[in-house]
Amino acid sequence: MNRPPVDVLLRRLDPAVPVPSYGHPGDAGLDLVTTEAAELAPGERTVLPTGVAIALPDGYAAFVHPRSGLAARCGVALVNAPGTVDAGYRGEIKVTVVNLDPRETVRFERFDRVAQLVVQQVEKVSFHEVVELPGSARGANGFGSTGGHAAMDGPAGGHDYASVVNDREGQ
Ligand SMILES: O=c1ccn([C@H]2C[C@H](O)[C@@H](COP(=O)(O)OP(=O)(O)OP(=O)(O)O)O2)c(=O)[nH]1
Repeated sequence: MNRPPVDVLLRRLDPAVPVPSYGHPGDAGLDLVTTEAAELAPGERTVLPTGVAIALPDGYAAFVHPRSGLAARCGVALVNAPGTVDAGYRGEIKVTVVNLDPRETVRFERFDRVAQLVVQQVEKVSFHEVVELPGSARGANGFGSTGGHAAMDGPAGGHDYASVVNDREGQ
């Protein structure tokens, strides 16, 4: 089913900034660029301006997601991934990047693509407090209860590094 696009009001705070757009038909995220150049030493983080502000319809939110290319090639992550842009937020969308590469400095030029914005419908909940929650197959198990890491499963806690070997074997 081809749903029509959601109309979102957009204000350019930098007159030269491109309107965020999809790289390919079917992409979930719209590219966000930085309007300021920046240089990040290993371990350093900064908040980059994108030059755009939006007004989402009620019942929607936008999520600032990382870009896999930047992550894999340069070790750049978003500190708060995904960042949440509320429907009522009218300020500039900003991107909090961190250089996780242990050795290389990362440099961003003006209008480099630094993140992607995914717009989604979000539900409002109404909580109903109870004394006991209904039972389920998982119950309260979590945080690795199904095993999967050699470091957790090995004798006496295994190695002093984490491994995903057992996860791969399970596939
Ligand atoms: O990556 C992000 C995350 C948030 N925001 C903007 C939009 C969002 O609506 C607002 C507040 O974000 P959030 O609720 O995550 O921040 P907070 O630290 O909880 O601050 P506040 O007390 O203002 O809600 O900041 C961004 O521009 N980029």
